[in-house]
Amino acid sequence: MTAVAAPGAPIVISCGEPAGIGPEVAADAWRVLGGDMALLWIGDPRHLPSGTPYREVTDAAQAHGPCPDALPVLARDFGAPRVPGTPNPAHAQGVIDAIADGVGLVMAGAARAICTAPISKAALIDGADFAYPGHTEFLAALAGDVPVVMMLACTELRVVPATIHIPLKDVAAALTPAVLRDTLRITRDALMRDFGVTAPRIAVAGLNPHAGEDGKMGTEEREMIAPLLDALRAEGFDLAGPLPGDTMFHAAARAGYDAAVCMYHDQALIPIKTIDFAGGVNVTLGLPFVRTSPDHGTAYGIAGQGVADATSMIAALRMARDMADARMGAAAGASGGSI
Ligand SMILES: NC(=O)C1=CN([C@@H]2O[C@H](COP(=O)(O)OP(=O)(O)OC[C@H]3O[C@@H](n4cnc5c(N)ncnc54)[C@H](O)[C@@H]3O)[C@@H](O)[C@H]2O)C=CC1
Ligand SMILES: NCC(=O)COP(=O)(O)O
Repeated sequence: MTAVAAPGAPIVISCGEPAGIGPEVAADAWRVLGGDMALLWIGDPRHLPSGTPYREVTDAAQAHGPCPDALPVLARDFGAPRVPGTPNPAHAQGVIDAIADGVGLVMAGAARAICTAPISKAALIDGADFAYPGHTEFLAALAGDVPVVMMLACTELRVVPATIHIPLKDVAAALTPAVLRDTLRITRDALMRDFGVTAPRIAVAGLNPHAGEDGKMGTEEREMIAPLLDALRAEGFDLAGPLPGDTMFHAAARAGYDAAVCMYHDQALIPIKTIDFAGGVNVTLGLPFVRTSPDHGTAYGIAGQGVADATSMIAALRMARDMADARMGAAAGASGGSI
């Protein structure tokens, strides 16, 4: 059960991989948004870009309200400074703990949402035996093993991969009716609850070229995807598909749906990162709390150079705020106006 945070409570930002661009895009985003919304960064303050004005707090309550003069920081000691571009295995556990601590604050109602800066999956596995392929699965576990899905969203497109961080050779076996049903249900619920879409239209990709071309190029569409979509249509879902993955993302096609559910990671993420890499946001659907993230990764090659674009982090924080507002409004409505 997640408590509802007060309107002035902060959105928590977990530091992410210190050797990546996470600390600098968080600091840049605070410079843009810090006068409008309450933010609280969790991490080692030595990892922020030098010259970032910050204020250490010991409690999320001390970070209520906008703080344009200094970034509120829940300070952690990671034991060593950052070396941009070179992850330090000794930092891995601190990176994981920052995410878990942020989730703890959100679930306790001390923060409104969590926005996670990018992690390196490999660095966390190497440094701390991290048991999850990414935030998405870790957050699902922290929330009590709830079913979740990953969505990436920009102003022109929302995409949902039904399978995420698994080898391509394992995708077909992982795509079961239960997985696809959960993915479509969670996506539809979230479009209504978090994005204000009253009658969601969802486009569903096939797995194979040309969506199987009537079974000539693969049978998953005929044997599994199409029957499942028919069953869900009978339950009231507005679904198109299974559609050929190569022709469902051009502008006219995109106008026909509110989200595209895809069969694997790159089928979903290539179109959105091509259309709007700078402004895309990663959001986890199905959680009992709000989590967003920029759509990019650690970008080691440019870390520490002051050139990272914070647009996606800014969009992620704005989306977190809007989603938290929507949920608070819904909670207020359900309780007759008082929460
Ligand atoms: N939410 C998360 O925690 C995510 C983590 N990752 C992790 O990031 C690491 C690197 O992944 P890559 O595939 O290389 O993707 P990446 O997004 O880190 O970098 C891809 C390219 O885009 C550029 N780029 C990325 N963000 C940018 C920004 N804000 N401003 C300017 N240029 C930017 C990079 O310099 C690079 O050329 C991997 O370990 C991956 O697991 C990747 C995606 C999301
Ligand atoms: N490719 C998207 C990505 O790696 C983000 O994953 P997550 O850490 O948000 O689960």
